[in-house]
Amino acid sequence: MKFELSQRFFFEAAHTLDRSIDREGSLRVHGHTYWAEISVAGVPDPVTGMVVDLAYIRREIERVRDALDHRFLDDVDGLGPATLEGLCSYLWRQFRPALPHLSRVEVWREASGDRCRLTDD
Ligand SMILES: Nc1nc2c(c(=O)[nH]1)N=C([C@H](O)[C@H](O)COP(=O)(O)OP(=O)(O)OP(=O)(O)O)CN2
Ligand SMILES: [Zn+2]
Repeated sequence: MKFELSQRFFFEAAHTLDRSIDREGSLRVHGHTYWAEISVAGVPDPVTGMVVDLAYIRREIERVRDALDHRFLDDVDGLGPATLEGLCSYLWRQFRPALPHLSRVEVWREASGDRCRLTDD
């Protein structure tokens, strides 16, 4: 049996985006509230009863959130184009070294209903 643990957080950030449709508005600096959820999957350790202590996940979230919250995403090192896809990849790379059980990263914008999910399969 496999268990999946998740934690959710949000950040407010600005960006621009060069795209082939609705280009003008996207090229202007604008902001979004982004929600993100990261998940780890595995089998609980028989001694601790945990796949991973949620406090480790919380600690990593604080670190990564600090790099994104109230930032201009175009300037964030290692992010590239600040799309939902780009943010999922970025979060995966940021969390994976400390959370080897990482199984899923989701980023979405509640206001518009846009969502992207990255999994390890
Ligand atoms: N595949 C993707 N497509 C788009 C992404 C994305 O992350 N992945 N992101 C955007 C934008 O960031 C954009 O601001 C949203 O644009 P749009 O859908 O055109 O929505 P509106 O400009 O009408 O409203 P917002 O207030 O900007 O949400 C576009 N495409
Ligand atoms: Zn946008």
